[in-house]
Amino acid sequence: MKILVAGSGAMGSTFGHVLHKGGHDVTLCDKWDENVRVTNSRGLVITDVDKVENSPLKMYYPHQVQGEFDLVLFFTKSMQLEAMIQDVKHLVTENTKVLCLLNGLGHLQTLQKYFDDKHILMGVTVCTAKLLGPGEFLLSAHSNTEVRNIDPSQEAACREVVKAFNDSGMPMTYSEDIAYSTWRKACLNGMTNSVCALLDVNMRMQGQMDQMRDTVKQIVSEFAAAAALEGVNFDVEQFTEWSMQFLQPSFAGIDHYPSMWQDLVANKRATEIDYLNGYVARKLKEAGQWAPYCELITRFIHGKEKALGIPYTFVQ
Ligand SMILES: NC(=O)C1=CN([C@@H]2O[C@H](COP(=O)(O)OP(=O)(O)OC[C@H]3O[C@@H](n4cnc5c(N)ncnc54)[C@H](OP(=O)(O)O)[C@@H]3O)[C@@H](O)[C@H]2O)C=CC1
Ligand SMILES: CC(C)(CO)C(=O)C(=O)O
Repeated sequence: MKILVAGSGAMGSTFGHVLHKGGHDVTLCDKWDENVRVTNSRGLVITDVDKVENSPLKMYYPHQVQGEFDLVLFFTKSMQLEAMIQDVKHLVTENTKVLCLLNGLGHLQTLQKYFDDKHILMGVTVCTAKLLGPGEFLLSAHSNTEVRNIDPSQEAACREVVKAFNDSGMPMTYSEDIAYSTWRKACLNGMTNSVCALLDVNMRMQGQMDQMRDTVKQIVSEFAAAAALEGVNFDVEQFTEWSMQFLQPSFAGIDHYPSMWQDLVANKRATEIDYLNGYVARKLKEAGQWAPYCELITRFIHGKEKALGIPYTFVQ
């Protein structure tokens, strides 16, 4: 399969590397100058769980990419998705599928502004990866990714993508209900990414905190209220239980500092909060309801961004 990775940070580069090892023709692109420069001069270095590997893959700026692709895999941060779509949309031809594996809510609507549903595959992943520096990334676990086609007629094409990832050693399942999967993953991010970023802890440490299940349940219940407004219904107890398992030692990425911690604490960059807890607080406010935990968390994250002098654009 000919694959373009649009956004080659920790997740994009490591997925690209594994798919390349699986025999696919992978092109990486990114707009971060240092990343492109270091990858092309010194080479891309990927730690694939416990093995340090030198990847022969080169990295391009989006405007340099040419050719036709079977799959465009979007792996930017939420704030960069629309700009990246604008940069690569001309590469999406009749048979190209676009797959969005970003964390966060509202990305399908962004993709639908540019692509017909027959091109769009949506997904979520519980893989964990870390940016070690430009051109250097760690994939700490090959955990599961769920995907599904948006246009019902495209199931066979989506299942081909599922097969390609699985055959490359990147576990992928066909989601029975992608809106449900997306909200479930958003609950996980809403209860751990923001909390770990605020408290400067990893997921193992968060799991050891007193009354964490009660806190998680409160956050999940606010996500459930917002999801219901979009016609997605789920059981709060079940999603709380599902989310809590990622704070237990049985989760392969347990020592992982979530991507929002990496942005805010390690790299002093703007966070995806407005696409997670901020999205929920906003949706409920618009409906005349209140999400006290999500609203407070969002204010604190933006407060910390401001205190650190990080420029961000508040998403209305
Ligand atoms: N890391 C993880 O474990 C997981 C992440 N995700 C999700 O995957 C998506 C991608 O995340 P991830 O790969 O971790 O993100 P990264 O921060 O590793 O990279 C994303 C993009 O951010 C920019 N960037 C990163 N660091 C810098 C820097 N120091 N200076 C300038 N630009 C920089 C680059 O794009 P540009 O130059 O265009 O700004 C890069 O392509 C997100 O939606 C995330 O929530 C999902 C599951 C797990
Ligand atoms: C919570 C986690 C680790 C799950 O993969 C994640 O999505 C992230 O770090 O952003």
